[in-house]
Order: sequence, then C-alpha cells, then structure tokens
Amino acid sequence: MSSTQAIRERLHDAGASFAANDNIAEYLLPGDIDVIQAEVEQHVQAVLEALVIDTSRDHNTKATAKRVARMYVREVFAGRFESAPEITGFPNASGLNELYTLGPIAVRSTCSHHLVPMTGRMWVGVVPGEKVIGISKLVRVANWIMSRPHIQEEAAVMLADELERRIQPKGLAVIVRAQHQCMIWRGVRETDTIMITNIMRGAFRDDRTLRSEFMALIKDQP
Ligand SMILES: Nc1nc2c(ncn2[C@@H]2O[C@H](COP(=O)(O)OP(=O)(O)OP(=O)(O)O)[C@@H](O)[C@H]2O)c(=O)[nH]1
Repeated sequence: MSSTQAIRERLHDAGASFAANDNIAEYLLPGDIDVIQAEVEQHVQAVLEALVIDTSRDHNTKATAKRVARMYVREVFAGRFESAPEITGFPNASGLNELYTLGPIAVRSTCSHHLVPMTGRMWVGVVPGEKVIGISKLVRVANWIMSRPHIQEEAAVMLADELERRIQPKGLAVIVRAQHQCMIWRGVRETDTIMITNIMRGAFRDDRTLRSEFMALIKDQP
C-alpha cells in the first residue's frame, strides 16, 4: 500500500504519537518521504480547486500544489520527518563551569492552529556539565525542533528537553521571543505583540544571580 495510510497504520501499531510537533523519522521507510510529498501535493491541488482557482490556465498557480508540498515536507515541516542532527561533544577536560550564551538564533516555526508562520529569535544559556558541545549544534537542534507545527510553549519546552538530554548541562536556559502571524495577518491583527517563553533548568532555576547574569548578557540583543 503506497499511501500515507500505511505510514499512519505503522505508527498506530507501534503505539507512537504523531502529533504535529512529533518527529516520526524512526518509523519511516525508504521512499516514504516521496509518498508523503506526492499525497500532500494531490491534496493541496484539491484545496486550490475547492477555492475555485483555475490552475490549468492560471500560470501563477499551475505548480503551486507541487511547491507547497515540497515546502511543507522538505522545508518548513522537515523537522517531523528528518532524523535528529548529530551533536559533536567533547569532554569538559578543564572543568569549565561558567555560563555562556548563544543567540540570537532565528525562530522559524509554524503555528499548529492556523499553519501560518511563527517567527522570532531565541537565546540559549548553558552552564556546562561533563560535556562541551559544538555551538553550531545548538542551532541545528533548534532548527530541527522548530521546523514543525507547534505552539510556542511546547516548542520551547521540547527544545529545552532535547538539549538537556543531549548535553547534560548543569544549567540550561531557553528564551523564545516570537510573533505569530495568526495574530498579525488575520484574527486580532496585532502587529507588534510578541510572545516570550522562558525556560530555566538546573542551575538557572536554583540560582537567581546566574539568571540575572544571563538576562543581562542578552538584554541588548532585542
Ligand atoms: N498558547 C498559545 N496560543 C496560541 C499560539 N499560537 C496561536 N495561539 C492561539 O490559539 C488560539 C486558536 O484557537 P481558536 O479560537 O480555535 O482560533 P480562532 O477562532 O481562529 O481564534 P482567533 O485567532 O482569536 O481568531 C488563538 O487564540 C491563537 O491566538 C501559541 O503558540 N500558544
């Protein structure tokens, strides 16, 4: 059966969750991504037809279904289908115990309620534990998590959980500041509203001075 129904059945049989912000890479077989993309294309074409758009004669929308399917599957929702990025870790040989911050990192995500962009910036603060990791890997993990449909609170927690699990720091802070197009482009149409999510773990939760130091370090990076 070459359809996404076979993939959903596989996930059901394995008892796996496949919510919008879950990653399902470990349940996919070779070729499944092409099956998903082809089926999404068919359904986007049906949406265009339901919107009474003449894609056969309108040169602007002729290839829109194909473009949108590729964008969803290979770009903006790729974090659902791709395996987690590898993290290069080094032993913390010199016993580094100081805070470092990384940011701003671009937030490019999608609101799972209206499937429109959620964009902004985020910062990560780390007090290392036994491992020191390549800082670009924080960005790779962040992009992998964010490129799924989300609500911001869950995205921030999911990123913090993943980083905590993979780098086992003494302290971890994740701050996400994002604008939601579902509140700008439509709906309440508030153009300047920003949602801020703060996650403080380990030393950042327990030590107010460390938290303040982190906030001071990032405060001039709007
Ligand atoms: N908590 C939270 N809410 C979000 C996020 N993104 C969007 N929302 C809200 O989710 C809600 C969606 O619920 P509905 O009331 O069913 O959607 P709607 O009728 O289109 O609502 P309006 O946007 O008010 O027009 C809206 O209030 C959105 O503003 C997010 O990341 N976190």
